[in-house]
Amino acid sequence: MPGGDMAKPLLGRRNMESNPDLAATVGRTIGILGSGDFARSLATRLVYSGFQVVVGSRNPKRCAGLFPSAAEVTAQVDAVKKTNVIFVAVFREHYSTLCDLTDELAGKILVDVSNNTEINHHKESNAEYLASLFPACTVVKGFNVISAWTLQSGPRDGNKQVLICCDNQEAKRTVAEIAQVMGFTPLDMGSLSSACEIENIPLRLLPAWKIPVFLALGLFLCFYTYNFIRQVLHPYIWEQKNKFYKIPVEVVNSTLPCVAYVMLSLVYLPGVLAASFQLRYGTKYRRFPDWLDQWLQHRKQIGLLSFFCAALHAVYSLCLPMRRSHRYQLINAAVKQVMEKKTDAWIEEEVWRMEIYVSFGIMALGLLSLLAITSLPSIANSLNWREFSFIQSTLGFIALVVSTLHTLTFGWTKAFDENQYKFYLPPSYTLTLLVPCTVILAKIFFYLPCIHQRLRRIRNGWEKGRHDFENPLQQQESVCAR
Ligand SMILES: Cc1cc2nc3c(=O)[nH]c(=O)nc-3n(C[C@H](O)[C@H](O)[C@H](O)COP(=O)(O)OP(=O)(O)OC[C@H]3O[C@@H](n4cnc5c(N)ncnc54)[C@H](O)[C@@H]3O)c2cc1C
Ligand SMILES: NC(=O)C1=CN([C@@H]2O[C@H](COP(=O)(O)OP(=O)(O)OC[C@H]3O[C@@H](n4cnc5c(N)ncnc54)[C@H](OP(=O)(O)O)[C@@H]3O)[C@@H](O)[C@H]2O)C=CC1
Ligand code: HEM
Ligand SMILES: [Cu+2]
Ligand SMILES: [Fe+3]
Repeated sequence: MPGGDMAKPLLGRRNMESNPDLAATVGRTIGILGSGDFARSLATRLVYSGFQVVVGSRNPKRCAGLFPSAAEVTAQVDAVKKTNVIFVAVFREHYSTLCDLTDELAGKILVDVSNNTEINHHKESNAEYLASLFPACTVVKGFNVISAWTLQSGPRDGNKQVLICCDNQEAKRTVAEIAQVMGFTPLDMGSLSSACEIENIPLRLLPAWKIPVFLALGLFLCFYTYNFIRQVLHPYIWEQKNKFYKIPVEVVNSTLPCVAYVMLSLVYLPGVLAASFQLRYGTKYRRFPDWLDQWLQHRKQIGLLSFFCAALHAVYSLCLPMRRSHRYQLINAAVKQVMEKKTDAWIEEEVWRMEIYVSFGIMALGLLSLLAITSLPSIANSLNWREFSFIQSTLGFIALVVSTLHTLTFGWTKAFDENQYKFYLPPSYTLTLLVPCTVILAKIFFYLPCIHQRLRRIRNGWEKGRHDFENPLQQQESVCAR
């Protein structure tokens, strides 16, 4: 067992000073039934947190060596007799084999840590099933959201919350205290009927990411089709030119930045909408509509996906000149130039435009990287609210503005060039500009002194029609705000 991390003092120590109840919990004997991965990690963590541990196994001799030496490994019956709190680290399928222990278990607290393999696989939750097998015991559901790995390496950056539910308050508090001494944060989820919900949590695959990922894929598909029609299909149909080589790199590299850019603007659009709602209703105490609430909560994921697409776009862009197709095009252009007896193909405006848009692109990506880094929990935790919101809100918005400059200098006058319209479809960059420009204009609008003041007062708790006129300055402001 790796001792290095485990030997470090845990959060538990600090908790104990502030909560004398916890000091009584330490030193208790805790039982574990089962000797598998979870049982081993749990035993180790408990031992290092100062508990006495007794493990009950069907075959104690075989597995004693796998546990820390401070843990006692004995037969199931003996282990159960020695303690009042028993973690059942056994799969649901084998719960019924514990029925031999019914008499010894009577009156004790059983902690059900089990998970299922599918959402709602069984009619009743595992914990309720265990409770029905041992009606004389108090069953507490908990710890299933913690992996054996997290138990081993200590609750540092990962998920520190332990969701607990039980019908008996006393038993629930006991298990919550154990979790706290181990350095976890217990979260009361109510009665045992919540067990089903708790058991489903570890089975959900990145729930917060579902909508943002579908959004990104949807945008990608739309823009890809659009770019494909313009860059490949149009030359094929109108000029019989084979441009299918553009499918893997060029079309993708026109699509990714569009997705990144639109997604970035969708991160800042809900903030603008929220502000409009607050201005409209003159209060911050009115709930936003559900869709806006959801949207506000998914901004982090939308932003990170935007960053991901932008980073890919940057790598694709760097690779553009090293492709064979690009080399052939250069040579062909050179030959054509010789035939036409032109000596200099330099166009000053084009040169400057590209220098500038590439530079803006790099700056935007740099800012987005900063946002992405600060969204790592360990870094976010080391920043105070002000710092985090400055980076996320202010620098993120600046990234949106710089991206807009990047896109505008890239597109330049293409929007006004008839030759750029394929099947009457404008260049894709013109489509992407719509939402970001709306967001930027709205933000500028909200920074007009009058609007800004009113918004700030609303966010400080002021409400329309419920303010006092004792402060003449405030009165003046509210007149202005109208
Ligand atoms: C790469 C990347 C990573 C991201 N990572 C994260 C992340 O880790 N976590 C995250 O939450 N978001 C993340 N985001 C999303 C986004 O950066 C944030 O949601 C950002 O705070 C949105 O800024 P905003 O100005 O639109 O909205 P907000 O900051 O919500 O608010 C708009 C304005 O209102 C003010 N305001 C809001 N509420 C109040 C209030 N109650 N009282 C007073 N003033 C208020 C704010 O100061 C701000 O000026 C990420 C985005 C990107 C692109
Ligand atoms: N691994 C993990 O990361 C997590 C696991 N869990 C839950 O913890 C429980 C145990 O998981 P895990 O440790 O990974 O599983 P393992 O298969 O590694 O261990 C299961 C243990 O159950 C014991 N057991 C008792 N009765 C029986 C029986 N009749 N048949 C077979 N085994 C029996 C065995 O110990 P012995 O032979 O000594 O009696 C065995 O070591 C499960 O309910 C799981 O859902 C929850 C969260 C995370
Ligand atoms: C290192 C960073 C970046 C570099 C080197 C870069 C480079 C480029 C290049 C070379 C193009 C032209 C592609 C082509 O010829 O088809 C382009 C287009 C574009 N870039 Fe970037 N870029 C960077 C970052 C970004 C970022 C962060 C965004 C926005 C989030 C962005 C958004 C766009 C958009 C919207 C287009 C127009 C795409 C089109 O309509 O075809 N770029 N960029
Ligand atoms: Cu269930
Ligand atoms: Fe099953």
